[in-house]
Amino acid sequence: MHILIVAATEAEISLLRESHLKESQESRSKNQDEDRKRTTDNRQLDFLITGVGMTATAYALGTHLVTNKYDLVINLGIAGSFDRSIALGDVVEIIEDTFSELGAEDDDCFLSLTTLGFGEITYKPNGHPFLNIKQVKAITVNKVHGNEASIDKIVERLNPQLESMEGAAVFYACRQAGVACVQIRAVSNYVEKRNRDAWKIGLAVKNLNTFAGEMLRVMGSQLPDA
Ligand SMILES: O=C(O)c1cccc(C(=O)CC[C@H]2O[C@@H](n3cnc4c(=O)[nH]cnc43)[C@H](O)[C@@H]2O)c1
Repeated sequence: MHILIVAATEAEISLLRESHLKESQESRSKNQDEDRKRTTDNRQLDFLITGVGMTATAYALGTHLVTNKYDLVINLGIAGSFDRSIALGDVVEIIEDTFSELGAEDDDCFLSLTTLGFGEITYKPNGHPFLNIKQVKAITVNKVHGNEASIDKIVERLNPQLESMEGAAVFYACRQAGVACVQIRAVSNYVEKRNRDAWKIGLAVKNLNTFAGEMLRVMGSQLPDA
């Protein structure tokens, strides 16, 4: 099975990459000397760092998928939560993601791209069974919410549980390329009036990488030989 891990920044997946490198080196020292190093549990893992935001992500992933074939794309990252029942550091699966800013203002009303007749704004993971963790609905934004009035407006309009700056772009690129995908995020902060001191990025990154490593081990052990 050939898997691509996609993240906006290296910092979000460096722990996973380090442990993968260690496994690969151990595997190599056991004389499994192949072009692309296969881990002990029959996975082939690649990593793609896209840069922050939907534009960078759509371009980097879209072009990568033209020349590289995968069975599964896994988008990993941290995120902000609107939902206070989700604790900081919790790891969740995004089962629906919306480009919430795509559309037009009509005075106080927002007309989505769909309402305007220009296509879809909501995307789902492509062809992969849901994971056994909390499943949430998210939005993907260019501008992180940090103002009480704008937060109230988006909650009233779409009632999202999470926001990131890349998720819907990953779902979109994978759907266009016909590749199965899954999006897993750990909550680093609540969406609120900007309060950077309250962000728990270290905890979120640690939990995200621990979860992803365990998930890959379980997936590898359930697969036939690659
Ligand atoms: O310092 C800041 O204000 C700041 C704002 C947004 C993102 C960051 C990052 O550290 C970039 C990493 C990644 O984080 C995701 N993220 C995390 N929290 C949120 C949020 O509340 N709303 C939207 N995105 C969020 C995002 O996907 C970035 O790529 C720092």
